[in-house]
Amino acid sequence: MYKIKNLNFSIQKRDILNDINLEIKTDTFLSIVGPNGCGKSTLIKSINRNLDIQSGTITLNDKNIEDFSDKELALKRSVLNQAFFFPYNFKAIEIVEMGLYAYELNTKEKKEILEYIVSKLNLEPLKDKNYSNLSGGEKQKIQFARVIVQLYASREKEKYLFLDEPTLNLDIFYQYKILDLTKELQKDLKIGVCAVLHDINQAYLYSDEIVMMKDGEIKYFGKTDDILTYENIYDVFKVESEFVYSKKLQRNILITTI
Ligand SMILES: Nc1ncnc2c1ncn2[C@@H]1O[C@H](COP(=O)(O)OP(=O)(O)OP(=O)(O)O)[C@@H](O)[C@H]1O
Repeated sequence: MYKIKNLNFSIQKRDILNDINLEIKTDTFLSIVGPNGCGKSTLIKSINRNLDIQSGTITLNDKNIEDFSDKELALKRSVLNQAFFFPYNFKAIEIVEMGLYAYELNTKEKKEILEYIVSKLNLEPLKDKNYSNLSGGEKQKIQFARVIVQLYASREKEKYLFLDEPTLNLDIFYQYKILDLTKELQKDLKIGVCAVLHDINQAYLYSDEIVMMKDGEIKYFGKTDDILTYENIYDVFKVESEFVYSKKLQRNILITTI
């Protein structure tokens, strides 16, 4: 379990994260929602050592994350950040393969894992293209595939997947496709998922727990049904919302309007 205690982060005397306390568990889909600029990405970056935290502690199974080697962490958690820059000319499938850098796999094992993800995400038409020529959504699929193979190949018992806006640039079919695969891995491999999502209906559909952030603070944290209330959504986003039951889909949908 990740435990984040009294985490603070500021830039030029401006508080970006303010006394964050949070637990991220295995076999749980946790979504972080909140308005633009409230600190969601900064939180994901802090947990994953992409930023130097100024005060507070972050531990994984009671060991400070600063005390893990890069390789140890790579086996335990995989991270999809919002921006990725790959300066050289690589084929799309070679970018996916980079997710396997921490492992010593033979050719057959590597081939099996890559075939698994190519088939799961229908990457066949993309895999041999030059990555830098891909569209925004196509790049997102490839990056998602990279972080998934990193986790899929790991034999660690406890693993975590951090996703910062995984649905960015994706068409609606692929938004659900990648969230479905994430949920499937969470259940099958008992992975702990921590995802920043902007679509709160998607957060409602997939999450076991929700963190609602506002102005660098966690305003609400708990089980999805307890947190996604009209009052909380209005407080944080200033939009109206309602759960509507769809007879056809046989489930509630969370609709929002201004
Ligand atoms: N390097 C930096 N220098 C100055 N300000 C920064 C820096 N990085 C982040 N910030 C500020 O910190 C705040 C939080 O940024 P962050 O990217 O964490 O927000 P977010 O909740 O992920 O937003 P979004 O939903 O728009 O992606 C923003 O106001 C941003 O401008």
